[in-house]
Amino acid sequence: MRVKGFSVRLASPPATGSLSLPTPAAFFPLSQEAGAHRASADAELRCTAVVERPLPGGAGPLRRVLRGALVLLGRDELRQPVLRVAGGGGEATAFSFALGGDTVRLFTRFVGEGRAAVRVGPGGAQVLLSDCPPDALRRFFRLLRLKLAAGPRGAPRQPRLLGRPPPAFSVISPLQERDLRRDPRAGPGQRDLRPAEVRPRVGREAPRAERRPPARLSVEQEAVLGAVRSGKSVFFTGCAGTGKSFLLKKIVGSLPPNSTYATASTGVAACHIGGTTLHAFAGIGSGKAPLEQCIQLAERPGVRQHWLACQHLIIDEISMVDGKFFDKSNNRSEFSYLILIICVFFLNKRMIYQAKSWRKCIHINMELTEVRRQTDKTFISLLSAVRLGRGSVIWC
Ligand SMILES: Nc1ncnc2c1ncn2[C@@H]1O[C@H](COP(=O)(O)OP(=O)(O)OP(=O)(O)O)[C@@H](O)[C@H]1O
Repeated sequence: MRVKGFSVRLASPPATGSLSLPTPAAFFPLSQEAGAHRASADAELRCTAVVERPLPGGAGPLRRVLRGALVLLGRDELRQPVLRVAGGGGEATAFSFALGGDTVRLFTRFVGEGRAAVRVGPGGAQVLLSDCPPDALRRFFRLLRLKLAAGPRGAPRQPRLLGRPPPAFSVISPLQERDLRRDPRAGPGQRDLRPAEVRPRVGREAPRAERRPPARLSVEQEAVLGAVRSGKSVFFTGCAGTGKSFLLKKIVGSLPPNSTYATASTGVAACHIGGTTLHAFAGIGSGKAPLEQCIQLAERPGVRQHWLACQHLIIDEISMVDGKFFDKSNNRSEFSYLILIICVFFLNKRMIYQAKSWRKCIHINMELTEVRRQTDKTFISLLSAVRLGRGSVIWC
């Protein structure tokens, strides 16, 4: 693909001769247990889970830490909601908690940081979830809250002669209209009403079930997110207003927080995505010192810890990063092990793209083309010219 004045190499040649985008269906691989339905993905989490169970006789609780655990929301054979936590990494350990009754408590204050907890019964067992992609965690707890509010689904299935016995565990169904109608947060007047009976809003605040659904990513944005999820290092660009920052926030929200570092070339750009500067993360100052000195700086305990913990490194507005700085950071091949997510507005040929390590680190280059913010064609082409460093612009 060729962006005006800047050649963009694709990691593998596209079949169609244009931008090679994976199909959206390939982006959200669901486990067999979760079923093929896209919405059921909300019932599944991958994170660190700590299971605490009180032991009889007043002894301290049994505590198990399961890293890379698979947490599933389902129903048992009596159609009661069940939380199942299975150990990751091939461990056979699995814990199941029936969530029937009023004694389930959800702790969601730190969902934005990828942490939440479920307590079953007063002084009962609890499951603490951490290092979870915040967006997935938010969807999981929304589903859990609404399914609990909706109560048990239907009567327990009667065993039928020669019929198959009901499964001991099946992944919970996606949210339906009736689940939303029973949402206690929807306000008393809104509960248990058919859609046609839902009364117009009187108060200032919209009931949650009625609020506008969250904005969906465009096909291009989905393609970038899908590439990141599939473990590729991605560079993406786009004209002003094509949703780069919007997409970056979605990417941050879809990755495990403990191993994801959001950075930008400047403090202002870093604030915009709730991150830090790339220089602060790398810990090698301006990067102008000789290589050996930079390595020593990066080996300092606080800095080294960042490098070791980081699996996804996001760099916004990379055009202002010096190519030599990029090469030095890459020298000890830490970048090669990282999944880099790099975003830029300016496509200035003299800058970062000349770095020797660029092609080694970046697997896929993509461009967002759909302008979301402005419709004025002259203004869009002016911004495009600025982006490509073309022509002279007179500001008045
Ligand atoms: N998929 C989407 N659905 C709805 N709104 C979107 C979507 N993508 C972007 N937007 C909206 O389009 C506007 C521009 O997005 P954003 O600021 O992320 O663009 P940008 O490419 O970062 O722009 P700039 O280069 O000027 O910083 C924002 O109001 C954003 O909320």
